[in-house]
Amino acid sequence: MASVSMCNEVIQPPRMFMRIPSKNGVLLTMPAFSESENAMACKLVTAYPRNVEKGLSSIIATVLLFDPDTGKVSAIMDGNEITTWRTAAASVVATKYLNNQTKTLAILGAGTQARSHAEALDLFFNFTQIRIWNHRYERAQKLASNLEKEGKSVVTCRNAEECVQDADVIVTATFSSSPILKKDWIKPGAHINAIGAGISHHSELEMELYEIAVIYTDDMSSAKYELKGLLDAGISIFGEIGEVINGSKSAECNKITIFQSLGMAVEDLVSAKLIYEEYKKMKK
Ligand SMILES: NC(=O)C1=CN([C@@H]2O[C@H](COP(=O)(O)OP(=O)(O)OC[C@H]3O[C@@H](n4cnc5c(N)ncnc54)[C@H](O)[C@@H]3O)[C@@H](O)[C@H]2O)C=CC1
Ligand SMILES: O=C(O)C1=NCCCC1
Repeated sequence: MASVSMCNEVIQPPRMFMRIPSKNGVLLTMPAFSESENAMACKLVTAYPRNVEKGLSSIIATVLLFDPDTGKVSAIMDGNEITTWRTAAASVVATKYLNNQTKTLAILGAGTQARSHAEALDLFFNFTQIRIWNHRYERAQKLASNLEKEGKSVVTCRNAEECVQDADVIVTATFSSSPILKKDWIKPGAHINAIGAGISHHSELEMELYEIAVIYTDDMSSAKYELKGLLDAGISIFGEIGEVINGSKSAECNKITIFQSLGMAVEDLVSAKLIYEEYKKMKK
């Protein structure tokens, strides 16, 4: 890989994408090391959108946790739940910093990430209404009925425009390889968490939306590769969410903001370490 993201604290090289066109699948290798946590891990994750037809998850992940002092593997753990929740947690943080109105949440998609985003965002912001649209309407209905069982106020929408109209916070979490979210539908000041990685990480939103929004991401060094299509089209990324948190970049809350989530290995690393520590406590 051409560059390594390395501050004092974390080593996180750009992840490796191996695309397998004949299988419509991809394998990602995601290593990270943290000095302060004294922790090292590598997540291996596949994305096979057609797995749903076989009753399997489309995202399947395994995390290897290492003893950083010896390089010996200390644990091999399922990475699906880690991926599911750490991605939603990152969106909660982005939403906390980039949005000041949290009445209506609109979710495009009804799979694993749609569910974890509905749960995690609602836990933190307690939305008045959650709206769900999915290209297969019955899946939106299924997710809505599961969320309603938890006492949430959920509405399903027949089209994406109706779903996002006047929404304060929008999540896109699909495998769509063409835009499902358009500039003209979004109200001023809305915040969008763009999660899906169909053909590319930026395929769910139309280019005109990127042109007018203020764009944040999780890791600029990965963005150089993974958002190349956007950068080549002359779109600039304003900064990392971490820079908003540490005060070196402003939160442009009055404009339309996009958190372009890529997913970071360090998120998997700290999650895996926490789980391993809890496991060791239980074993005592
Ligand atoms: N940014 C990040 O860190 C992460 C991103 N992802 C991405 O998030 C997206 C969703 O992942 P999961 O919820 O785990 O998958 P899932 O398979 O559980 O859900 C996918 C959703 O997309 C819908 N969908 C599939 N094809 C579509 C199409 N052509 N047009 C519109 N909708 C379509 C499905 O009906 C379903 O609602 C994927 O693109 C995945 O790669 C997943 C994990 C982490
Ligand atoms: O960060 C991750 O984990 C993923 N990102 C892109 C799609 C597959 C999983």
